[in-house]
Amino acid sequence: MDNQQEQYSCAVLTLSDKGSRGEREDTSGEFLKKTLTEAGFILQSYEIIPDRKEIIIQSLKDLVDNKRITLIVTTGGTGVSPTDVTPEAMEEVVEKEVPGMAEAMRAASLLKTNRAMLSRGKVGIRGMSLIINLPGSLKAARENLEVVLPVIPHALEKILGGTSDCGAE
Ligand SMILES: Nc1ncnc2c1ncn2[C@@H]1O[C@H](COP(=O)(O)OP(=O)(O)OP(=O)(O)O)[C@@H](O)[C@H]1O
Ligand SMILES: Nc1nc2c(c(=O)[nH]1)N[C@H]1C(S)=C(S)[C@@H](COP(=O)(O)O)O[C@H]1N2
Repeated sequence: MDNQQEQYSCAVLTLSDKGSRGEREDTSGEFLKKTLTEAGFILQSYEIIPDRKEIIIQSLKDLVDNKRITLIVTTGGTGVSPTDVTPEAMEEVVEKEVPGMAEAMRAASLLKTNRAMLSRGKVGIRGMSLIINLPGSLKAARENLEVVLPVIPHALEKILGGTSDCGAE
């Protein structure tokens, strides 16, 4: 994002049982905070919470409805293990899905690892906020974020009601 563009607020939400108990360093969350800040977003919230559906729902709603954060990026809990419930929480939080962004991440990731098909991460809109689910590992978080990062400013402009033409590269 260059200086001429609006600076959007962002939050990083790490969803990890081990991380929330202090048993694993949150390298994915640290990476996301650094990368989003370097890209021009203003980091307003960072939290590590356990993989519990009700807690995830509550945190996401608080970030949108009370803290009014424009971009929320989560990491973890998108897979197929019994504790992975991020997509189920998203179903109760988002008002509109943006499936193309989630599918773009999976498509690009499949070129790197066939395990990418195991991520069930979603992207969606609640109010005037965009919520993006990334997988949990640092490698996966990095590889997925790089796919959508260039498109996020235009997505946010549109979510906030911007009327600029979409045709420009
Ligand atoms: N916040 C994180 N930072 C760094 N690596 C992570 C993080 N979260 C997950 N990972 C890595 O990605 C793998 C898959 O993530 P997953 O969410 O399935 O973790 P998990 O082993 O079930 O444990 P937990 O939910 O407690 O993080 C983990 O085994 C771990 O190697
Ligand atoms: N680009 C990319 N996507 C990826 C991976 C990866 O290494 N690179 N790991 C996959 C793996 S191994 C899993 S289990 C799922 C879900 O991860 P999560 O449960 O940590 O969210 O993301 C997948 N997506």
